[in-house]
Amino acid sequence: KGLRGKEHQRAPRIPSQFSQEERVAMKEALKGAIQIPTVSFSPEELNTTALAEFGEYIHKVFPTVFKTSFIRHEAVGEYSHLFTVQGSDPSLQPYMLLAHIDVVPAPDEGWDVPPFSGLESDGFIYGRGTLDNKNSLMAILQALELLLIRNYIPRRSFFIALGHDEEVSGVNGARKISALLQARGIQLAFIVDEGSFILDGFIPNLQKPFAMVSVSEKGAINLMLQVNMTPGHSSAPPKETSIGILAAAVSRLEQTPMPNMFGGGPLKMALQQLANEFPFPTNIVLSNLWLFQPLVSRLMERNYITNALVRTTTALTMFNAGIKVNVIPPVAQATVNFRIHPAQTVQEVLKLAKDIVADDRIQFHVLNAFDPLPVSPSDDQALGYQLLRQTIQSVFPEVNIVAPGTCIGNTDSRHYTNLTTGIYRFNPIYLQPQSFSSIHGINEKISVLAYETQVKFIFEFIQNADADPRPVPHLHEL
Ligand SMILES: CCCCCCCC/C=C\CCCCCCCC(=O)N[C@@H](CCCCN)C(=O)O
Ligand SMILES: [Zn+2]
Ligand SMILES: [Zn+2]
Repeated sequence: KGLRGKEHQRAPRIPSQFSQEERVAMKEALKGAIQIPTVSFSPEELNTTALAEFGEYIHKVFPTVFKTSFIRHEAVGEYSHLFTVQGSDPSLQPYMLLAHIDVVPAPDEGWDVPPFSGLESDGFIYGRGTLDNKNSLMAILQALELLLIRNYIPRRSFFIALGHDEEVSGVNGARKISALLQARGIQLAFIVDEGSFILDGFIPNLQKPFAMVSVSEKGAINLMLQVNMTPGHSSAPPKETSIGILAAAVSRLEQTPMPNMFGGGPLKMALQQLANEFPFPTNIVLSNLWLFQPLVSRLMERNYITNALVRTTTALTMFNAGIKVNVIPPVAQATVNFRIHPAQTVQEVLKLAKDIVADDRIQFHVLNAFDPLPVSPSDDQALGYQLLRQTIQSVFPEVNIVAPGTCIGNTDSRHYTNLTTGIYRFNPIYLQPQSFSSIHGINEKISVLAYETQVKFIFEFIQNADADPRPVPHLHEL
C-alpha cells in the first residue's frame, strides 16, 4: 500500500549501483569529514576554525554539487549551509533533507582509536560524528553528487540544510535557515532529519529489527534549582545548609518519576503494528492493548530506553556549590534536564516538579524550555512517511515493519515547524543498544557497508520523491 509504483515515474530510473572506485571515494570522504573536529562545547563555544574548514572540505569533495547550474548554495549564520536544488517541475511541492555539521566533544579516554582519526578497522570507520551526524550529511551530498554525475535532473525541488550548532540549540543555524525560507514564502511537503533508526534488539523477545520513523519529538526543560542561605564558619554549621537542602530536593525529583503516559503519543500505534512479530503470548497481549495496557506500560518502564518512551524523564545533569573547604556556602545550584513526553506540556511538568520538591526555600529558574513537537501524519496520504516506507522496503527488503515513533532526543527539525506539518526523523542504519550508547559516548563507529547503504538509500529516496506522488486509493481486492 502507499504510493504508486515506479511505472509512474517520468525520468528513467538510475540504478543505485556504485563502482569500486566510487565506493572507495565515498568512504574516504566520510573519514576526511570525521577528521575535522567541528565540536560544539556550548552555544558560545564552537570550533569555528573547524566549521570554516568543513565548508571548504565539502566544496572539495563534492565539486559537482557546487558547480551545477540548478543548485544554489548559500552559507547561513556563517557556518551553516543551505542548498536549493531547483527541480524541473515547479508544480511539485519541495521537500528538505537535514543533517548537522557539529558534534559533541570527545575526550580521548576510553576510545580504541582517537575520536577524530576517522580510522578504519575491521570494516568500521571510527570517530565522533560517524552516527551523529556526519554520516547523514556526507551521505546526502554524496548521493546527490553521484546522481548529478549520472546526469540526473530532479523533477521535484528540494533543499538540503546543514546546521552548524545543532548540538547546542540550532539557533544560529537551523533557526536562521528556517527564517530565511519563511521569508521566501517556502512551504515544504515534508522534512527528513536524523533521530531514529532501524532498531535491532531494543525490545525483548522481538527477534527481528524494525524501522522506527519518528513522527514526533519530546519537549525539554532545563530547570535550574537554587538555594541561598547565610554563609558562615564550618566549625559551627547550621542544621541545614544550601547543599543539603538542594541535594534533598533533587533527590526527591530523581526518586519520584513523572507519571507514566503510555497510551498518548505514537508508541501505542507502533506496538500494535509490531504485535504479530512477537511470539505467543506477547502477540496476543500487544493486539489487545485495550485490556493489557497497564501491564505493557509497566513492562516498558523496566528498561531505561523504553522507559524514556513512556514518560517525561528527569535527569540531574549539573550541581554546583561551595567555595572553600571550611566555608558554609551561600549558594547551591543544580540543573535538571527534563525530556517531555508528547502527552504533556512544559507548564504541566513544571507544576509537577514544584509539587515534588515542595520546599519554599528552593528557587526555580527555567533556563530554556519547549513543548513536545506536533505529531506528523503517517497515514497513506502522508507523502514523506510513504516515501520513507517505500525506500526502506526497497533498500532493506528484510525489514518487515515500518512504524511511527517518538524521538527521545531533540533535533534541528524542531526549528522548521513553520514550514511543514510533515517532519520525519529517520536514519537508514541498523542500531543496536550498544551502538546507541556510543552516540555522545565512546567508540562511535559506522560500518563501511552501512555507510554505503545510507548513500544508496538517499540516492533512491531522491528518485522516489520524483515519481508520481499521487497516493494509491484503498482498493478492496475481491
Ligand atoms: C518501542 C520502541 C523502542 C524504541 C527504542 C528507542 C531507541 C532510541 C533510538 C534512537 C534515538 C536516538 C536519538 C538521536 C537524536 C539525538 C540528537 C541529539 O543528541 N540532540 C541533542 C540536542 C541538544 C540541543 C540543545 N539543547 C539532545 O537531544 O540533547
Ligand atoms: Zn545529531
Ligand atoms: Zn547529538
